[in-house]
Amino acid sequence: MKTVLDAKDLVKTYHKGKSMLCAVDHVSLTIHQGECLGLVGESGSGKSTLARMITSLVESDQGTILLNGKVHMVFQNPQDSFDPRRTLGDGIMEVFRNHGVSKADAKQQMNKLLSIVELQSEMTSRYPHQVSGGQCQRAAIARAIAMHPDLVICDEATSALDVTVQAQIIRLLKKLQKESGISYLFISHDLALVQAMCSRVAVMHKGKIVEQGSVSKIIKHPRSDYTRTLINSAI
Ligand SMILES: Nc1ncnc2c1ncn2[C@@H]1O[C@H](COP(=O)(O)OP(=O)(O)OP(=O)(O)O)[C@@H](O)[C@H]1O
Repeated sequence: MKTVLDAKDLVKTYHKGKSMLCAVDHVSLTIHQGECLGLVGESGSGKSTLARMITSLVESDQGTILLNGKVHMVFQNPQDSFDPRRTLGDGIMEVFRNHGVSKADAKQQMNKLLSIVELQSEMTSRYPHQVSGGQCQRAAIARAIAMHPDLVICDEATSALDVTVQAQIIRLLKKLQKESGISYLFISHDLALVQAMCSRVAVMHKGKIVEQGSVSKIIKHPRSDYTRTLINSAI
């Protein structure tokens, strides 16, 4: 099976005055094509820093990242994916235009994407603040998959949405995975969501991966105390 991400021994330390914080502490991760790997851990455990290292938004101090294909990110706040002064349509079209696609072709490809993410085409003339969170997240997903990435990192992508919209977005992500073989790194603090989305999970605590393996196995037989606490707090 093709590996889309092979990250080895990643380290990121933040310096604040004289103190140092190791946000990501010798982390290794592998994701295969078509796989959804869950990444769980409490707030501040280093999940977003790790995601940003993989997408080169944060520079690593140490380690190697091998990416087989393109990677895109979907953020917690869907509005963050778009410029507030431009329409959603312009935001999606920009991806194609940046890759040298003509305006007419970009429009045609955007319309295809809209039907994939089940978003009405009239939404493209609206600004991010003029649509609901769920509609904006669908547009953000359209933008993320526009250039056919092999890996999409969803960083708490459904956390800001209410539960019914959350379920719709999860269904959409699963549909995309099934139809186009996209792989996901699915970051969440919600174990039930991870269970619905992923077959494998990595548990992060204080910058370290404390265990990883099949979701059902880890939930049934957690090995670390921290994972046990996480499971108990989810019940
Ligand atoms: N740019 C930065 N400068 C200094 N410290 C940072 C920076 N970014 C993150 N940190 C710190 O690194 C640690 C890990 O943060 P990170 O955002 O990666 O955690 P997280 O698990 O994604 O948390 P959350 O679930 O709340 O988003 C935290 O203690 C955070 O305060």
